Amino acid sequence: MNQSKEQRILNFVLQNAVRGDPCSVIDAIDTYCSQKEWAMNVGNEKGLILDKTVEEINPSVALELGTYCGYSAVRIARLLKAGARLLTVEFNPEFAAIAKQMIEFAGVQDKVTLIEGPSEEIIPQLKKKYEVDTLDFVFVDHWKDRYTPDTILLQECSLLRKGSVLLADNIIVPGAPEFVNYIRNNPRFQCTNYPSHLEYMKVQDAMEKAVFLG
Ligand SMILES: Nc1ncnc2c1ncn2CCOCCNC(=O)c1cc(-c2ccc(F)cc2)cc(O)c1O
Ligand SMILES: [Mg+2]
Repeated sequence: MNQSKEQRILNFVLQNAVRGDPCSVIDAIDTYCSQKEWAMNVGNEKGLILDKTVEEINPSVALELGTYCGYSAVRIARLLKAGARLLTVEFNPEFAAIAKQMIEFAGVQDKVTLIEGPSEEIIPQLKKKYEVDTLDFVFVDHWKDRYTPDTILLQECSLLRKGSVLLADNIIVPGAPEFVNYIRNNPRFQCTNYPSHLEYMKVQDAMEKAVFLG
């Protein structure tokens, strides 16, 4: 049975990155996906916006929606302080299996909890099953039509507190127009747009930061 693209990405990392070195894993994925096969990792240009946001917040508890191969989970986890943790949610079992191996190879598995399932099912479990009080940071990078309902669900589940920060990928491509309309017209959020480019392409994209005002 021939390999998936995600398996080829993982194999390239296993052969070209350094076990326990998250930066070498990030670089290897970016090298493969810019030179061999495009893939929907946040990439290095938008990844730097993600890095700056994470460093600014220095979250104790972070959530990622849409793990894919684990590129942004490794990116986020490498910046977390001792004792801080990232919960990352992936719907697709094949992607989750790749991401698990990627996270372990990078050596950040002690900071990352990979949860397999649809976000709408997992979010309501975070308090009781995953011992979350509130979330300091949420990276939103899953199905674009889930951005709005899941942002509403996070509020309904009392998972956001004054100052919680959401960072959403793909505001232009594939686009999340309903989310942009919702979040920018919602007085409970303070929004900032970060123009950038689609990963590994010269196509315009952007990220949106939304601070929950409580
Ligand atoms: N409800 C859920 N709960 C948990 N996990 C979930 C879930 N729903 C889905 N998942 C799994 C994650 O889904 C992947 C979502 N991401 C994208 O679709 C994406 C696509 C492009 C792209 C594609 C083609 C182009 F031509 C141009 C751009 C770029 C990106 O940066 C992307 O992020
Ligand atoms: Mg994305």
